[in-house]
Amino acid sequence: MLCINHVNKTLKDRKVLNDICVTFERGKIYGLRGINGSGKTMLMRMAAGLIFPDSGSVSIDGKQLGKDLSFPEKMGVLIENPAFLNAYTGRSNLELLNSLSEEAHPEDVETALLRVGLDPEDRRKYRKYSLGMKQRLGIAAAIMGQPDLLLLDEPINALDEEGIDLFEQIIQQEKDRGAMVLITCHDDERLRRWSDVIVEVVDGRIVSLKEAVGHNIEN
Ligand SMILES: Nc1ncnc2c1ncn2[C@@H]1O[C@H](COP(=O)(O)OP(=O)(O)OP(=O)(O)O)[C@@H](O)[C@H]1O
Repeated sequence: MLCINHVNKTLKDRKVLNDICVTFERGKIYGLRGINGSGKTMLMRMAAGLIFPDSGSVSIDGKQLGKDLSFPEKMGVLIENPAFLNAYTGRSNLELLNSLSEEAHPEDVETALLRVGLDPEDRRKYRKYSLGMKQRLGIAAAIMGQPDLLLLDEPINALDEEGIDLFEQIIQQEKDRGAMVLITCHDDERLRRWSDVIVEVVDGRIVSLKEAVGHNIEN
């Protein structure tokens, strides 16, 4: 369980997160809604331990980030442009990332690539990847190694319909496995369909948190 407790953050005199209090539970998909600049990415960055609160705290299963935990374990993250190495293939990029994990299994790389529809035998370097292929690789990196918490900021950007279908299957599988999935997406209809709970963000505040009505990916 990921708990954000009275978190405030000011950047360059602008309050980008304002008394955020929310708990994200495993086995649920949360959709973050809000206009451009409302603070969705900041909230994700805070949850991922990429920025730290001025006040308040973020904790995972009762352990406070920056105090009891230096970084979130078992968290998969896709926020903005993932840093992959241009001169490596998609597969070798994932192998490198996987080698940093203590619980890594070599087969996780191939499984993640296949789940997003990338060919594990593709010898093209990352710099030759199309935008959609780069996005697929970013999703593969996030889901590799069965994370408990999955943070996906604008995950379907640049994806074609087949990529979006695969993505929908992935988030449903991750949820069914018991992961918490937090997503932003500017396609409101899709976000509502995917989500169990819609979290509305306005000016750095959470203004509502509602069970999504009639959501169902199979429909
Ligand atoms: N590095 C930064 N320094 C200062 N302010 C920033 C920085 N990055 C973002 N902000 C500000 O923080 C606020 C929240 O931005 P954020 O990226 O979280 O919005 P968002 O809801 O994700 O928007 P979008 O829908 O466009 O992705 C905005 O006012 C933005 O200008």
